Amino acid sequence: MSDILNKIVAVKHEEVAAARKRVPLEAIRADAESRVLTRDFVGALRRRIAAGQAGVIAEIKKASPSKGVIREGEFIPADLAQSYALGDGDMAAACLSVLTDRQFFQGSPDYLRQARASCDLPVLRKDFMVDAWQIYESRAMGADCILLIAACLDDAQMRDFEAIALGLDMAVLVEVHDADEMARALKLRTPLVGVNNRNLRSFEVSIQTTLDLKAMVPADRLLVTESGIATREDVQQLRDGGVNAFLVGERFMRAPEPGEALAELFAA
Ligand SMILES: O=C(O)c1ccccc1NCC(=O)[C@H](O)[C@H](O)COP(=O)(O)O
Repeated sequence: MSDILNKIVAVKHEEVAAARKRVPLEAIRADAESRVLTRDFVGALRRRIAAGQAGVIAEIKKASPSKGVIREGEFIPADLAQSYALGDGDMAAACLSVLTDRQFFQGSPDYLRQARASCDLPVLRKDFMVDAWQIYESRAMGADCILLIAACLDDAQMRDFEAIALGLDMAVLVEVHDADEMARALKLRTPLVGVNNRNLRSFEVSIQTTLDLKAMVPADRLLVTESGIATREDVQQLRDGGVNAFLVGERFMRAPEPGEALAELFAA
C-alpha cells in the first residue's frame, strides 16, 4: 500500500474506533436497515449507455491529497448536485459521487445528505472503507453505492463488505489500479469495476491504465474509468477503446458551472 493510502487507512481505523463507541455496530446496523428505497446506481449508468451516451458519475470534491483545495470559495453541495443533475442541453450526470472524508478531502457526510436531497440522482459515497461499521453508516447517511478500493482491502474484507452492501440494496464500485487487483475484483459479484487512472503512490495519472486493463473485463461487467479525465480527447480515446462510464471530479470542480463543464466534455 502506498504511503498516502497507509496514512488514510490508519486514520480511518482510528475514526471508526471512536465512532463505534458513540454508535455501536448494532445501532448503526439498525439505522441502515430502517432506510428504504435506494436509487438504482447501476441502472442509471446502463440506461445512459444503452441510449448511446456516456454514463457520467459527477463528483463533488472540495480538495484532495494530490492537489490541495480544488474548489475555492463557497462550497454548496446542493447547488453543485443540481448543476450536475440539470446539465446543459441534453447532457447531464447519470449519478453523483460525494467525498465524505474530512481530513484528506475536506468532505463530509452532510455533503452527501445535502447533495442527495437536492436531486434525484443515485449517489456514491466516496470514502475509504476499512470496517463493516462504515458500510452500515453509508446506508444510514443515504448512500446508494459504496466504493471498495482493492489496494486497501484483502479478499475476505472485499467479499464481506460487498455482501453487507448488497444486502442493504446498495451498489458496489470496486476500484483497481493494476492487473492483480483487477483479478481480485472480478471475484466479486458486483458488475461495477472502476479503474483508477491515478497512481496513488506517485499521483501520476494516465488514462492508458484503463485502456490496458479493459481487456480483462468480461462483457457482463460495467467498467468505470476514474480520475484525470480532463479533455474531449481523453473522452474520445476512452470511448474509442470501448469505455462508456466515467467518474470525473477535478475537471468539473474547477469550472464555475460544473454542469456546463460536464456537457462540454461529453456532448457528442
Ligand atoms: O485525488 C487524489 O489526490 C486522491 C489521492 C489518494 C486517494 C484517492 C484520491 N482521489 C480519489 C479519486 O478517486 C478521485 O477523486 C476521482 O477518481 C476523481 O478524480 P479526478 O477527476 O481526477 O478529480
